[in-house]
Amino acid sequence: MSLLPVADALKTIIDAISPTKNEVVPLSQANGRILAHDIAAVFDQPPFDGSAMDGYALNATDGQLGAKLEVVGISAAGEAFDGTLTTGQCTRIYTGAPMPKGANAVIMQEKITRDGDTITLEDDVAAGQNVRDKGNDFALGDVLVGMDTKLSPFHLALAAAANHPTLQVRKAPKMTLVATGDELVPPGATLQKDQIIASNGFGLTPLFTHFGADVKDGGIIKDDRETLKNELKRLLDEKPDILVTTGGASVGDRDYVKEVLEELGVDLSFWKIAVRPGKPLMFGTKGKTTIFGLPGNPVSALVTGTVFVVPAIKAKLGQSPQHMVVQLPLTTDMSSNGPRQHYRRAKLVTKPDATLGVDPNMQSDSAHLTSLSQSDSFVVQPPLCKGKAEGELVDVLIMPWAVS
Ligand SMILES: Nc1nc2c(c(=O)[nH]1)N[C@H]1C(S)=C(S)[C@@H](COP(=O)(O)OP(=O)(O)OC[C@H]3O[C@@H](n4cnc5c(N)ncnc54)[C@H](O)[C@@H]3O)O[C@H]1N2
Ligand code: MOO
Repeated sequence: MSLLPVADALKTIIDAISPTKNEVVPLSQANGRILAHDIAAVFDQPPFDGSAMDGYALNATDGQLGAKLEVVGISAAGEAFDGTLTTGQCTRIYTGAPMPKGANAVIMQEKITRDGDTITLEDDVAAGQNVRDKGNDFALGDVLVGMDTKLSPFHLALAAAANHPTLQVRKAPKMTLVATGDELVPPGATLQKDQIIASNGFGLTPLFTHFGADVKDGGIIKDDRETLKNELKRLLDEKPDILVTTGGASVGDRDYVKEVLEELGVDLSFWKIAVRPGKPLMFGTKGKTTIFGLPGNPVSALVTGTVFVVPAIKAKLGQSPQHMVVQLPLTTDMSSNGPRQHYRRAKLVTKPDATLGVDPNMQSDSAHLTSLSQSDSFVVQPPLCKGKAEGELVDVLIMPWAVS
């Protein structure tokens, strides 16, 4: 049976996804969320022409080096000067304070000398100098942050300045993650002969959470057909947006996940992808729930989680499902590839000339977690690609933590 190409599998997944609904959250909970509407300015910022410096407000027609001006008042933030300046007059003014009427420039206090209520300018002053015009930052009606933006601390500071105490964001997709396998025990257990620590969830949960999912731990299910069926039925009945299983995906006599999902009414779209690692990935739907059966091998689970499940989460959030892929030069030779698209563990490298390169790890055992832990990216090597030499450009899928 020929294996499904990665691009076809991704298209099938994305076509099956519909975005989550919206919810309103306070700004304090909006970081990293996906904005579900445009944020518009409901007033001008600053709301008045104001000073950008501590100094003296004057009219630039009086602003010649050596000119002497009379200080007739003070304009402070929150306490504007009410009068109107006439020729030869100025006011004391502080940063952020409104410009007095009749003034159109501010000279910094370091550039005058003061004697009683008289200042002497030690520099020429041009109209507009050190003045922030009304609406200079944003003006009524401006779109400040566009719908579908992933909100950063910088966006939130702007939303707060624009007096939006709450925002509508996409609801986090509800996910359930469950491990299958008789040999699995949680970390901290005293390991018996033949037991393995269930480690996959400890990588997958923060991976999915990072991309905006709300992940529930569905525990570990034994490789017993009836138990598996009962437990998966119970979890499907909770109608999560996405259900992810790991393990039991292959062709062994105890790999029941596929047939049990089908018995439970899951419409399986595919099983077995031309991807390395991760070949026995399965994908299907039941009602509003999207189901991924990931292979149990730890690197296979984390690679398929990255390559196939993360785009589904992004699509649920109304985001482009694309991975962050850039072209970078290899810092070492890379061997040829077989018929499956290979996501080679790799590490970004800053070269001596301060440009970036990528160092592929030649370890391809899908149970070898140490090599994965030393990686922050994957070289995406297409099927049947010949080997590549140091310096040649390759596609690199960058994990978010590689750049922070
Ligand atoms: N005859 C064939 N055998 C296999 C094939 C094949 O095509 N023909 N495919 C291989 C490939 S490729 C993969 S990948 C694996 C996937 O197998 P399963 O999904 O059935 O995984 P398991 O057998 O359940 O487990 C494999 C391995 O991973 C460990 N594991 C499982 N769950 C976890 C977990 N939550 N945390 C940590 N480790 C876990 C498990 O103990 C096994 O060691 O099949 C090949 N076989
Ligand atoms: O696809 Mo498996 O993950 O190659 O070992």
